[in-house]
Amino acid sequence: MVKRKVPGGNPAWKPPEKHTVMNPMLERATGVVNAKTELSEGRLSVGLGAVPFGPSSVQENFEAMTLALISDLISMSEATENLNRAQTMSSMFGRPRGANAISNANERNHHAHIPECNIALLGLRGSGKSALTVKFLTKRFISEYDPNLEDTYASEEVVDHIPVMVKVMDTADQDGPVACERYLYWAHAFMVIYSIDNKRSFEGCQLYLDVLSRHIKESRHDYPVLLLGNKLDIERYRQVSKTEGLSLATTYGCFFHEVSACQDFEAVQMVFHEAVRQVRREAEQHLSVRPLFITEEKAPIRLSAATPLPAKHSLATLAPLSAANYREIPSVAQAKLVTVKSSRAQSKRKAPTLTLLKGFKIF
Ligand SMILES: Nc1nc2c(ncn2[C@@H]2O[C@H](COP(=O)(O)OP(=O)(O)OP(=O)(O)O)[C@@H](O)[C@H]2O)c(=O)[nH]1
Repeated sequence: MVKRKVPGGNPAWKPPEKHTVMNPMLERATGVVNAKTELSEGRLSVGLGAVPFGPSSVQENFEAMTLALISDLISMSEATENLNRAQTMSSMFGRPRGANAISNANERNHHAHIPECNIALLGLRGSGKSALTVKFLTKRFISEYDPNLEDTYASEEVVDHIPVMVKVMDTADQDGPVACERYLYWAHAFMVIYSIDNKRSFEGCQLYLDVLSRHIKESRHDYPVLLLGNKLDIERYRQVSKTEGLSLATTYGCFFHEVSACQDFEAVQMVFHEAVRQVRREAEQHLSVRPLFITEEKAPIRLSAATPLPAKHSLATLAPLSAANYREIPSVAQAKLVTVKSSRAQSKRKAPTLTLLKGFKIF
């Protein structure tokens, strides 16, 4: 049972018919593309225009991640333009404006529009979801935790020289997948975790993979899924062989890694960054086959028949155009997002914002 109440967990919860743009970054990225289109067509006006937005912020975020590349270029020209405008104004009023004020504003602007990548960690209790989350966020291993705490955390990362706000939902299902909508409609990528010393936790993964495969099929979007065998440090108690892990991953067409939350930080970081890369790849593929700004129909999730995940790198298919069946993304606002400064944040990393965990003892 999930401790915090989320919309997906409430059977009476019904999605509103329509939602508007929830993501200012997307709004801006969309505007950028419009502006680009208009410019390429020889028109000078720049604006958002009447852009039909799709039903899914997840979908939008995918597009936005790719569009962010274009956005960065525009940001640079905007920065120059702002600087020029500020210089013009300061000479008009005879009062020089500090360059810092401009660069701070640009920095704030940059942070507000950094692309997001939402990753949901799934798995039976005790598989190490919280430990992996904490390791990724703080480089530390925890041994005490609140097993009922379900929260979402964020860390600004740089993956392949491109900044990204990685948001991690550390789920807290008691015994298998329950009320899955809260993460299905939120995440861009999923990590399904088992403990290599616990056969039952491995069997539990299949339940999650079944849910994900149905979601992927119904949403017609190939969300990346990573199967992770955790607790590699206690190899001597291993109950699940690497071959078994690999075989399950192959069956469901997902990625596979073995890690340890209490060993190398780099290995844990690598799998999170890999998830970001996969999300970017999917976004690129999706954009290449799907016209921008077309709404997709989304079928509601049915948790019945099991279907394997589609093979990786298959091309996403187009949804037919129709009166959109808008669904509001179950908000993660119910989960607490706590932003603090940590030692990692104060290190030499360029982007120091780190949202840290509540309810954990960190040693
Ligand atoms: N040896 C070892 N222990 C680990 C590792 N990861 C987690 N643990 C321990 O396994 C136990 C469960 O870890 P959690 O991170 O709380 O597991 P969880 O999947 O979040 O479990 P719930 O919070 O109950 O959903 C804790 O005692 C951790 O200290 C690991 O890589 N190696």
